[in-house]
Amino acid sequence: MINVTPTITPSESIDLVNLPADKTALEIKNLELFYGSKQALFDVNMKIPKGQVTAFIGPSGCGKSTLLRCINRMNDLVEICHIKGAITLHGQNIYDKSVDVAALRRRVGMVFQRPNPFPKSIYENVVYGLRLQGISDRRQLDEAVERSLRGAALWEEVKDRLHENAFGLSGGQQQRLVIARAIAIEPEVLLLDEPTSALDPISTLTIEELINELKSQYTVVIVTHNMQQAARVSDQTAFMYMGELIEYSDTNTIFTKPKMKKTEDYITGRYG
Ligand SMILES: Nc1ncnc2c1ncn2[C@@H]1O[C@H](COP(=O)(O)OP(=O)(O)OP(=O)(O)O)[C@@H](O)[C@H]1O
Repeated sequence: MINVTPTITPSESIDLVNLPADKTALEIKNLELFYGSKQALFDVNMKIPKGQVTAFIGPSGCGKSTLLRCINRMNDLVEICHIKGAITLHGQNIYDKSVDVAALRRRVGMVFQRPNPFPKSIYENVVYGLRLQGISDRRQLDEAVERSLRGAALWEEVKDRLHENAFGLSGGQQQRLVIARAIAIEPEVLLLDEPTSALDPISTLTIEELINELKSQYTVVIVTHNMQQAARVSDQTAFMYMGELIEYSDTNTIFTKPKMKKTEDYITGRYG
């Protein structure tokens, strides 16, 4: 087994199969996904607990990002993609015809691998989503900027340069700014797609500590290539292989006593 030294105290083990509705943020039911005729996800079923960090791990091409993108319907943007099954967010099927996808994406924020601030000031980056909602009251925006930057552990570093261009920030600061932009509109769920893969080790550690703080307010789902990172930051871990969810359990169990041979082979570095 790999040497796991969590910097973060994991939550106690919970029964993910019988998770009660009031503790469930997301439920993925019989999810199948196709890119044209190629099937990329096979009958995925899982409940993602509220207020915790859930990691998706597995070798390259196993479908981690595809599954993550299903949670805020980013795959709608891929023309050849079609989906069967359901995902419920706090009980509501997000694939229901009545769902407003823009409203869904306000409830489910997303942060990508490479920091992608807009070519605007730090301040305007944070309030971007609020302005889209028609909010222009200066005091309300100022409050949101401070709250979000504090929430993203960036306030102290930028409070005296809020009106400077965001491109002047380091990569790690830019990624925290993007997280601030995502949390400014107070989503229920935050999706992080390899959020530290373009960052140096110190910035990575800062983001990992931030993820631990974010879960007090948000449900966090993270895709990571880095097993140590999954072990450090997540409460639950889902191991995927060739489009199937092979094993899903509390992180400690996955990394120290996995039930499935494929999981064990992966975490001990036999493939991936
Ligand atoms: N837009 C797309 N069009 C066609 N096929 C796609 C598309 N996006 C992903 N795929 C395919 O779906 C499968 C799963 O890809 P996905 O990116 O979800 O895997 P991953 O586990 O996140 O991989 P990685 O760790 O390398 O990012 C792969 O075979 C990939 O080639």
